[in-house]
Amino acid sequence: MSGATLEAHLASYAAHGEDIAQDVAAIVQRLAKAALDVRKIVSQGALGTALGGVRDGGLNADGDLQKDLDLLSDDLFLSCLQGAPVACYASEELENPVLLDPSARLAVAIDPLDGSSNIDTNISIGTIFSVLPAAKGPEVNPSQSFLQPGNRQLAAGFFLYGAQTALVLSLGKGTEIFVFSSRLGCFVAAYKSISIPDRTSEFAINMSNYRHWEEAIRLYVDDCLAGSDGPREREFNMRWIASLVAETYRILVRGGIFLYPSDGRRGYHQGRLRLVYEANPIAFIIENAGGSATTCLTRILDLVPDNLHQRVPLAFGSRREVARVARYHVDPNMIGERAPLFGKRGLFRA
Ligand SMILES: O=P(O)(O)OC[C@H]1O[C@](O)(COP(=O)(O)O)[C@@H](O)[C@@H]1O
Ligand SMILES: [Mg+2]
Ligand SMILES: [Mg+2]
Repeated sequence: MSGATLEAHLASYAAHGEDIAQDVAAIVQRLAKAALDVRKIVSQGALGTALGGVRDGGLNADGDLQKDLDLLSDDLFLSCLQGAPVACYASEELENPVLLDPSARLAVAIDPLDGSSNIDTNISIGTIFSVLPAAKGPEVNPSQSFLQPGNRQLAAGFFLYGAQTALVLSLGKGTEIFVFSSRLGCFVAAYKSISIPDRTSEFAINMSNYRHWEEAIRLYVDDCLAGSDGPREREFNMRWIASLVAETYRILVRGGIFLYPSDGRRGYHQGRLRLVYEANPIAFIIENAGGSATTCLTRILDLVPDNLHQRVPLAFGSRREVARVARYHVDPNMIGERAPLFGKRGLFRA
């Protein structure tokens, strides 16, 4: 499908899908417009006056430091959805969802700026979004729309503000990557089809947390680090950008596995990433590209969230590798499979 514009892609989806597809398409189009405004400000970095993202603000609902740009992006996405077919809007930056049009059939959850600790360092950041059917009923409150499992998502995507400005989008059948063409002034499909290879030799994890992980994750990583001398019998490469969107983009383009597991630090018992507006949309995108996404053990998209800002351990990417991580949690043979040198002790604890 490479070469088609986002507009044409959305028009064909709206024409062939159910009648709600038109609403989904209208939302994606509005988000894409707002993302170009965010990109403009992001690209100015520290030159972007008082709103350049260099000053830190307060704390969000999850206790993370908010940057000016986190808040500004949130405002831009919320305003772009005024008048759109959206019943309610939830964001990392807002404690509670905002009610927009109660008669509309869709709900939008957003991480307005993902990877925002990277703003000042000029590393790729992005915006993640999830589109769900809005909960209906006389007693319904806006929060209920966001407490549905991710398998009910109708669409999910993210914008990447990097060397290229890109939109990764899944409308439920496949995952597409669009790159913004400054020549044409619109997003254009950049690849024929996205299909994550089953097998990989590249993992992404924040290694500085090694001592806080549970045994299963340490053993998995020990085995990757042991390379061709260990039970994997091949060399592994490692990446950590500390930007979920950038990491996901790389995995979509060339495979790999990403892990942000639970760990022993205070506040990290459920990992770092948020289920509703980070893990769920990423899992939807990844599964629609042939990969898988789990809590390191079970499927992300089957979880029923119990609150909007809930965190969740996350592993996603190449199917065989994600399945292998789960096996370290449940299969005692995974330890037996190792050469004696890599028995219980693990490389770092030898
Ligand atoms: O700094 P750490 O612990 O490595 O965490 C990095 C992770 O945190 C995040 O920045 C969290 O997202 P936010 O920036 O939206 O809070 C992810 O993009 C990234 O994968
Ligand atoms: Mg984020
Ligand atoms: Mg964020």
